Amino acid sequence: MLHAHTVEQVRAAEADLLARLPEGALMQRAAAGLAYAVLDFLGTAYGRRVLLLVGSGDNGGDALYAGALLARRGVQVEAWLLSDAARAAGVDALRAAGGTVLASPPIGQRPHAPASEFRGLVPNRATFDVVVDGIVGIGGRPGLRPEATKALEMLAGIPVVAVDTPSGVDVDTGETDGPHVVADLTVTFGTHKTCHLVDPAARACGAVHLVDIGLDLPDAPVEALQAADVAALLPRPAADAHKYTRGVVGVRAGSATYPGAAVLSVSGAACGLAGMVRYDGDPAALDQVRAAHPEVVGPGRVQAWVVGSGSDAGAEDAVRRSVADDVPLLIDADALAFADLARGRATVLTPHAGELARLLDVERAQVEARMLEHARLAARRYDAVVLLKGRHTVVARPDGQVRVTTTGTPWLATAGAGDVLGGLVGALLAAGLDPFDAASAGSWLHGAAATLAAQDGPIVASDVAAALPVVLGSLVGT
Ligand SMILES: NC(=O)C1=CN([C@@H]2O[C@H](COP(=O)(O)OP(=O)(O)OC[C@H]3O[C@@H](n4cnc5c(N)ncnc54)[C@H](OP(=O)(O)O)[C@@H]3O)[C@@H](O)[C@H]2O)[C@@H](O)CC1
Ligand SMILES: Nc1ncnc2c1ncn2[C@@H]1O[C@H](COP(=O)(O)OP(=O)(O)O)[C@@H](O)[C@H]1O
Ligand SMILES: [K+]
Repeated sequence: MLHAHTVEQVRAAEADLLARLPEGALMQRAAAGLAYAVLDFLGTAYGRRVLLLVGSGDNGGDALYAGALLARRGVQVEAWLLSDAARAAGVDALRAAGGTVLASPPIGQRPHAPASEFRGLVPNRATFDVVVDGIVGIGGRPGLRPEATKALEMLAGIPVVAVDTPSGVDVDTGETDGPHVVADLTVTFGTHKTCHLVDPAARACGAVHLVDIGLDLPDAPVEALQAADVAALLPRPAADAHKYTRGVVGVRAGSATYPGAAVLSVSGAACGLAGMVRYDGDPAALDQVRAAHPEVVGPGRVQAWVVGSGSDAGAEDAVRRSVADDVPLLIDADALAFADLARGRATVLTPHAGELARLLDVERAQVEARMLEHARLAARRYDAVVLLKGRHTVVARPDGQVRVTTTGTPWLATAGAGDVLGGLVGALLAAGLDPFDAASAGSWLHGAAATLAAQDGPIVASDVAAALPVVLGSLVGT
């Protein structure tokens, strides 16, 4: 499991460790990890040129000490101090190692002057191989001051390695309300933070590299399943299993207008994780479902219902009939409007941002800008697990616990992909996983299958379902 802790949790763990270590030892651990990550990024030390952007706190301190290590390895390191309060001992260490400190452009006095007026103060800008963002880390307020904004404008186009977090993002929410760094690589310390997982901030991190510094941390409120976690959650048939003990998943999806949604939803449900799939949706889609999936049977008892993908006008009736059975329920698409009817049941809601916006009566842009807040709000309000779809899908439990999906590919943004996901999560519910595990593991598998399917080029939703057996096969053996 990958964990993302809050700033408060990191601060407390840091204080515990600091009390047990010699002064400066923790920052040296962080700086060493950072320096090696930058070297890795550069490929080689000699002839490389690195610019450090240094703010007033320990984030800038990390950059300076890492800069000193890089300078000793033969990298040409220059530091631009964005604050008069930059860590003096770090500046001395950098100078002692052969690094240099650039004269700070007087941006602070003329914050509205165009960046071009300060360009002369950063000689041979274009020859920097990397900019190290040590402006702010977990102590930063969201947004950037004009000095930092201008510096980044002047250095646009040069790869950026962010120290701990891309400066300017909101570390604990993953929101990006103001100007912020967009990094190619983020090197973080001790544990991940929410901004490394939750969009839009996660998009600004680039690749994320974690450096262990020995923090002793409590449970994290935000986490991300890894392959081994999903493998451990996957249901496996007992030796004496029969199809009913493995769980039966029922699908009420599709309509005369959208028969394909029934086929796709069933294709996710028929991934092999449940013992049987029943189709009890619009008869208009029945022939297509049967042709695509001869193993699917008709109405009867189930251990979980999947309701709503492409259900059109039949959505309300499908929810009412499903709620009448006291089994877990997945509610998608048109059926989300009737999610109230399932309150108090083991329920997974699977909205995309537009659907969640409608449910909460807010703008779609608000949901996209604050995914964590809105997924948690809906989970609390509906007393259900809410799976908010996106590049990094957010799965929230009513108590606020969150899992973020980090598998997937932008090729997955294709019509019907959500229908496959609904069926897949339904199969996991029928097999006995609790709604939070079913939703988060299903989302992980869905992303992994899409990535596999897209190896050879563009995909459509049925390719995702077709790739599921290979992904599952690679996990069940582990
Ligand atoms: N915790 C750990 O386990 C470890 C932590 N470590 C490192 O310490 C980092 C945290 O350091 P930190 O606490 O000194 O805060 P940090 O983020 O450098 O700067 C905050 C200062 O910046 C300012 N400022 C605020 N907002 C701003 C803005 N938008 N734009 C510009 N400036 C802004 C504000 O000061 P002001 O200028 O307002 O006086 C504020 O006080 C952490 O991310 C990691 O890198 C590692 O060394 C070892 C293990
Ligand atoms: N940029 C992206 N990168 C990766 N996955 C994405 C991206 N955009 C959307 N997705 C995923 O694609 C799927 C789209 O589902 P959905 O919006 O319900 O489409 P549909 O209703 O057509 O089935 C979801 O699983 C979502 O998480
Ligand atoms: K930073």
